[in-house]
Amino acid sequence: MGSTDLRLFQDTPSLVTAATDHLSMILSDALDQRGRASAMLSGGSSPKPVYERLAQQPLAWNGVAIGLVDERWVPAGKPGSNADFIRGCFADSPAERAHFVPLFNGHASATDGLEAAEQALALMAQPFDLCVLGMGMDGHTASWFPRSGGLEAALDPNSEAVVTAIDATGCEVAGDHTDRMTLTYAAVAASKHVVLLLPSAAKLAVFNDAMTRDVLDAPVKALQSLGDRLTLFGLDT
Ligand SMILES: O=C(O)[C@H](O)[C@@H](O)[C@H](O)[C@H](O)COP(=O)(O)O
Repeated sequence: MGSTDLRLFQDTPSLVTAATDHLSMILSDALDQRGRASAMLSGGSSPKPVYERLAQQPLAWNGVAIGLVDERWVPAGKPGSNADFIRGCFADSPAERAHFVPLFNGHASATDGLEAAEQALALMAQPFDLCVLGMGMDGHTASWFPRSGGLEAALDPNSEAVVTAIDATGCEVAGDHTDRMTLTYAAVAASKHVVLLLPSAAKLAVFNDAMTRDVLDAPVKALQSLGDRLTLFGLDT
């Protein structure tokens, strides 16, 4: 296993174009090989221009299943919903034909909703073809917030769970949305391709610093073990 496939760019448009081409190629290859593809997508501001461009690609979208890397435990239509965010990025585009698998399922809490979420995800092609991640300035990725409740279970490499619940109470970056459902490290690590989008030099610096820290303080460090299955698109200016 090699080290992270690091792709650095001098400006945002070049990063967005290259990342979109990469995601599009992964989905296209999966569709060619098996007639279907699965992609797990993160929310956040970083991936938006990439998703909007990806949504315009001429793929056989009706063979693509789109799921979420994580979700704030709120129904569609409420602030913070990643399902709404992804649907918004794909609105009025060829990607609207993709099959969307939300995480929120109406249960009272993310913990209560785990079983139903596992059942919904079991219908997607696994291991996932693609997992797209962002990173917060606190070193979280997915909803793996530093020192959050449930983090150790989420990062357990031997976990058989695809999703788990996180209590991000006290994690400043999580804001009011402290009840979260997230993919486990094991599910991310099983994905055929993992892409991390770091569209600022400051984020790249946080990522590099995270590699020297305790994974519970800087959970993005967990991705280091993916070797060259992790492709990092970063800005270095
Ligand atoms: O729903 C979310 O917020 C995420 O899945 C989260 O992990 C995100 O990727 C990072 O917080 C980076 O967010 P930004 O791209 O907005 O900085």
